[in-house]
Amino acid sequence: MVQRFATKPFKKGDFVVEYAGDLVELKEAKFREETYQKDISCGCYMYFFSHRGKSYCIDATRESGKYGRLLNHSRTKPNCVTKTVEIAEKAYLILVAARDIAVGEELVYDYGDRSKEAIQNNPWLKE
Ligand SMILES: C[S@@+](CC[C@H](N)C(=O)[O-])C[C@H]1O[C@@H](n2cnc3c(N)ncnc32)[C@H](O)[C@@H]1O
Repeated sequence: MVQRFATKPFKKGDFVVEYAGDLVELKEAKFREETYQKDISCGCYMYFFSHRGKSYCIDATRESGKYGRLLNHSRTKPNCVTKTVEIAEKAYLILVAARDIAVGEELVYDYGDRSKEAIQNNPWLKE
């Protein structure tokens, strides 16, 4: 893929890209989130998820050259879906194809944030 568009076709279930960043526990994630909120130029690149009953976050705020952090949100027409995988006892977040994807399609997934406050501040979360 080039940035956030498919440069090759994907079949449903194929691995697309890793949402790469720092794997942090909830407390550290909340601390980082508060820090980033003070600087709007940071953007939002934090993905919260649960794995084996514990809450984690991948913090991809730091520009890394990795593509996963660049994918936009779609609640109504996602073509990718997040999946947690465990390798050597460490959790990784990946995006897999939710359906067959053609070359040139924008790769999008549902960020999953349904909180009223977030939707009020970011109306595109509804789309
Ligand atoms: C993880 S980043 C996605 C990549 C980002 N678009 C970029 O160019 O770096 C998340 C941010 O992208 C923007 N974004 C993601 N999905 C969007 C959408 N469907 N409509 C408008 N902005 C969106 C929002 O600013 C959001 O905070």
